[in-house]
Amino acid sequence: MSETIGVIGAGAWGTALAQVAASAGHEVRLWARDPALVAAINATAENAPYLPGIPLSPRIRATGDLAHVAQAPVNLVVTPAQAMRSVLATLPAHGQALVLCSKGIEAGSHRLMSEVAAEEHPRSPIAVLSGPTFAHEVTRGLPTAVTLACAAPALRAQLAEWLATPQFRPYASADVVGAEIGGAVKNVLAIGCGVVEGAGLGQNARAALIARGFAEMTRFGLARGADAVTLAGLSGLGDLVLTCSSVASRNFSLGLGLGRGQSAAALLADRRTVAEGAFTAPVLREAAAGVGVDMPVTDAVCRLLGGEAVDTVIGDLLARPLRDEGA
Ligand SMILES: NC(=O)C1=CN([C@@H]2O[C@H](COP(=O)(O)OP(=O)(O)OC[C@H]3O[C@@H](n4cnc5c(N)ncnc54)[C@H](O)[C@@H]3O)[C@@H](O)[C@H]2O)C=CC1
Ligand SMILES: O=C(CO)COP(=O)(O)O
Repeated sequence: MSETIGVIGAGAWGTALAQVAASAGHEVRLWARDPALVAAINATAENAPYLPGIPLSPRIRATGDLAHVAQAPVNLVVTPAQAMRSVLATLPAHGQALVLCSKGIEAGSHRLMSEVAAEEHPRSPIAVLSGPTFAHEVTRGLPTAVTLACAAPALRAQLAEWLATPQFRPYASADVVGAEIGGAVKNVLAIGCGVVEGAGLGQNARAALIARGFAEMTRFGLARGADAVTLAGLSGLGDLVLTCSSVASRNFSLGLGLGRGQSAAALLADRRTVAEGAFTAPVLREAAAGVGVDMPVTDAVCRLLGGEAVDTVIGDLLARPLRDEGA
C-alpha cells in the first residue's frame, strides 16, 4: 500500500532511505535544513554533495518545511545523533511514528536516540532502523538487510512491510535498545580498526579488536538492558564487521588517518560528512563508567582521538593484566 513517508535529514543515509521508501512505492518528503540543497535536489533529482551520481526517484520531493514532513504518518529521522534533539524539538508532533536511523548517544545526558525521542515526542511510537548499510550500496540497489526494532508488534510488522523492497530486507525485533547500542558502539570500534590498519598492526590485531570490541559492546549493551541476540545480529555484530572492514566507512577511514599519524582535529576539519564515532567515543566512555562497565578499546580510541601516540596506547592495551576471555 502506498503511503507518504517523511525523511528528516538529507545527508547520505537520509537520501538513501528516501530512495528505498520511493522504491517501495511511497511518496517521500525529504527534509534538508539547507535551502540550497532543497532547491538543488528538486531541480536535478540528485543529492550531489552527499550521493553524487545517483538519480533520485521522482517520488522524492525535498522540502525545508518540517511541518510538511510531519504530516506523514511515519517520519524517518536521519540527522547526526547530536542534532537529533534540536531537530525533534522543532518537529510538529501529532503522534506520527518516528523511525530513528542515526547511530550515536547524546552527549551530556548519555541518552540513546529512542530516549531523546520519547522525551521530545511522548505521544509518538518509536522504532529504530539499524544494521550494516553503506548508503552508497543501498542506493545502487545492492542487497541489504537491517534490524527494524519497535516494542509494538503490529507497528514493527507494518513498518517492515512498508520499507521492504526486493533488495532491502528488514528483520523485525522488539529490542529497541539493543538495536541502538550496536550501531552506536560499532562506530567507535571502527575507528580503532582503522588505526590498526593505518599503523600496519596486521590482520590478527584487527580480528582481535573486532572480537574484544564485540565483547565490550555486549557488556555495555547488557548493562543498558539490551538483548544479547540483538547484539549478535545485524545491528550489532553485522554492522561491526562491515564498518571494521572497509575504507568506505567514515569511522574506519578516520582511524586510518590517526594510525598514520595525522591528528584528529586535522582529519575532522577536512571532511564534510559525519564520523559519528568521534562524537560517541567520549560519551560512551562516560556512559560505561556510569554503569560500571570496563571498555578498554573505547578508552583507547578516546586517547587516540585526544592525540596520544599509537604506540603508547596500543602498548598500554596489550599490557593490561591477563584475564579470562569470558570475564
Ligand atoms: N552514511 C551511511 O552509510 C549511514 C549512516 N548512518 C547514520 O545516519 C546518520 C546520518 O548520517 P549521514 O546521512 O551519513 O550523514 P551525512 O554527513 O551524509 O549528512 C548529515 C546531514 O545532516 C545535516 N545536519 C548536520 N547537522 C545538522 C543539524 N544540526 N540539524 C539538522 N541537520 C543537520 C547535514 O547538513 C547533512 O545533510 C548518522 O548517525 C550515521 O551514523 C546509518 C547507516 C548508514
Ligand atoms: O553505519 C554505517 C554502515 O552501517 C556507515 O558507517 P560510517 O558512518 O562509518 O561510514
